[in-house]
Amino acid sequence: MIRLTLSEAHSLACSILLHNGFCADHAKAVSDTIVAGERDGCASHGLYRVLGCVSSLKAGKVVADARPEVVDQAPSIVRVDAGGGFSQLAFQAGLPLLQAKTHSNGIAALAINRCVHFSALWVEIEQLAEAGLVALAFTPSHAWVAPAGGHRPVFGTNPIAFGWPRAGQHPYVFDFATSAIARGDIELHRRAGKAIPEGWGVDEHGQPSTDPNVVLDRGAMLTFGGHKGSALAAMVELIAGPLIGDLTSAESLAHADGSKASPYHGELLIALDPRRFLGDAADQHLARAEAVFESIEGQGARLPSARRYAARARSLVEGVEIPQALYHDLRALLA
Ligand SMILES: NC(=O)C1=CN([C@@H]2O[C@H](COP(=O)(O)OP(=O)(O)OC[C@H]3O[C@@H](n4cnc5c(N)ncnc54)[C@H](OP(=O)(O)O)[C@@H]3O)[C@@H](O)[C@H]2O)C=CC1
Ligand SMILES: O=C(O)C1=NCCCC1
Repeated sequence: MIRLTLSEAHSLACSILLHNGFCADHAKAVSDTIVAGERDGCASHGLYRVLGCVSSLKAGKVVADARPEVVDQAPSIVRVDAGGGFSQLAFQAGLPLLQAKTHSNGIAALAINRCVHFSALWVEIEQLAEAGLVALAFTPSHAWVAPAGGHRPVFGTNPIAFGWPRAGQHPYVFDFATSAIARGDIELHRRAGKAIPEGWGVDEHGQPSTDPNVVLDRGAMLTFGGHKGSALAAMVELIAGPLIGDLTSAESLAHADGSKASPYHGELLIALDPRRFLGDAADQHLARAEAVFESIEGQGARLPSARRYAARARSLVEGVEIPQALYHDLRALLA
């Protein structure tokens, strides 16, 4: 393993993106989320993703200097046209108006369109929850996941993230793929030459497979929780696809046209302001919510994101470790 400080990790990511043709704003915004992923122990959305950014660019499937355009779509809706660039700058561009509309109306949505998307959603949800808002985010990906009862890919890995603000501590955040596991994790198993657990995927005949090559290249991934995860995956396709006038996971995969490019589609975020729901009673009710978290932790269970926040605290002191092979592949992109 190779150990890097967070600042070394950021310079490595940023210099690769710049060297390969991304403009400075995208290189920085993308490196911020990639290094946040590595820092928080989310290797599937950490430095490994730099490889996909560069291959998406080489395939002509991402605009390296896209300028997001913010549209004031409706009293409670902000739309950002990412112009074929990565989603991070588009989110940053839409965030102030989303927050302002949420404060005015109590609830508002941000629809990001025409973005290339590869990042973990907690990065965005945490910012909204840190600002005192309850937040949800959804995005499709490429059609890699079979519906419950079938074996042909229809859905993306379609993550759902939720954030809840907490006074004086990190927000409560969960963020999971509606597939049994993120595709990035299966890709990391393949890179490490490791089998995957049963339940993550099937072969082309619908038979269980623990071979990442079979699941990734010929078979299908599975949803989590059978028909329940399948229905949630369909919901994400609908509300972060046709509802916002953007591509489904099947359409995104067709757009990639056989390349290994990251998915191209939209993202939907919804924010709610407890102060508009509750007025002066907001603090009292948010304090009551703490009993829910206490009763989870009080019996030895952990909150989602607790592992991530602990990894963050460690990485800030110790830096991060990445596999030697990944470091080698990243350095090769500087040649
Ligand atoms: N942009 C895109 O198109 C896509 C992005 N992704 C991203 O991939 C990432 C990983 O997804 P996935 O593989 O499903 O994630 P995981 O299954 O690793 O984790 C999902 C969530 O469950 C929490 N969790 C895990 N174990 C426990 C436990 N024992 N008790 C309580 N909570 C727990 C995690 O918290 P903790 O982190 O603290 O362990 C996390 O919030 C996500 O960040 C997602 O946004 C996924 C699909 C597509
Ligand atoms: O890990 C995943 O699943 C994905 N991550 C980024 C975009 C494609 C799907």
